[in-house]
Amino acid sequence: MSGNILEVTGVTKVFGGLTAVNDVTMNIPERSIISVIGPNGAGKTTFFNMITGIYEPTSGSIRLAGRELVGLRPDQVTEAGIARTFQNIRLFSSMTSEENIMVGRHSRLKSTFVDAMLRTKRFHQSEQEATDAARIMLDFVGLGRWRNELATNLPYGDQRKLEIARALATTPKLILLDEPAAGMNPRETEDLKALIRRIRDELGVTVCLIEHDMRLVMTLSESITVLDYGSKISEGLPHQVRNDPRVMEAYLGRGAAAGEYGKEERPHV
Ligand SMILES: Nc1ncnc2c1ncn2[C@@H]1O[C@H](COP(=O)(O)OP(=O)(O)OP(=O)(O)O)[C@@H](O)[C@H]1O
Repeated sequence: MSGNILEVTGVTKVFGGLTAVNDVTMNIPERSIISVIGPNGAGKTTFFNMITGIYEPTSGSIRLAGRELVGLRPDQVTEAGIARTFQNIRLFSSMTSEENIMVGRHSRLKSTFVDAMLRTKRFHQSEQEATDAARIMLDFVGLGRWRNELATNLPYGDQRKLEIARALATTPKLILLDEPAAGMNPRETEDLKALIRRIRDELGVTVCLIEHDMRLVMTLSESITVLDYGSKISEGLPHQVRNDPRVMEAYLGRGAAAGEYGKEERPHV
């Protein structure tokens, strides 16, 4: 074993004439917290979409614990052990918090459609397991009291946590968070930071995030990979990346504020 949960090697995605991701290689060590950053349109979401099977890479390899993922459908990637959240909240607003999580656990249910129709013992067991798992995950993210509340009635920060709980309910090895702090106030962001640490420390799940909030990225990440125009331009510890002239140029060249990439003055990274 290499010690890497995910090994992305020479991955490229071309859309028509546009190379959105260009020959990117990146390894994610098991039980790490790492971030992918880069200016607007750098290819970050496309990168996540390839890892999760939404887009098939034009070329390259993506291995989870040694298993090739390229060619798998998104549900098969989930089954293999990768969960994700999206840039925009994607909850079922007419379902309760618990029901939203049970939908997320669908890929782990062992009962079949026939079981469901016939209301077999296996179906009831699966349902019970899903309910139990949903409750455990709701408690884990601190939303136990919102169990029977419609998702749409939850405060914004809690909706984001609910999405994370739904992803965790698929019992992933690796969770990809696409801009988890977007739209959060500073207190919610601090809560999120603590939650992400607990996901790694208590559940042993590896975390990879795309994030624009540089304060969060710099204080949380053990390693940062920087994309610009689809290519990897820098990688390393937060202080190395922060001081890398190529990274400064990528941001500052686009009229961003100098120095600290704080939240208030941050560029749309
Ligand atoms: N389905 C698609 N078809 C064509 N072009 C696409 C598609 N998806 C993304 N792109 C293009 O690929 C490039 C990278 O986009 P992507 O969304 O991956 O960047 P990003 O780094 O996530 O940006 P942001 O920070 O704004 O979310 C952009 O130029 C975008 O317009």
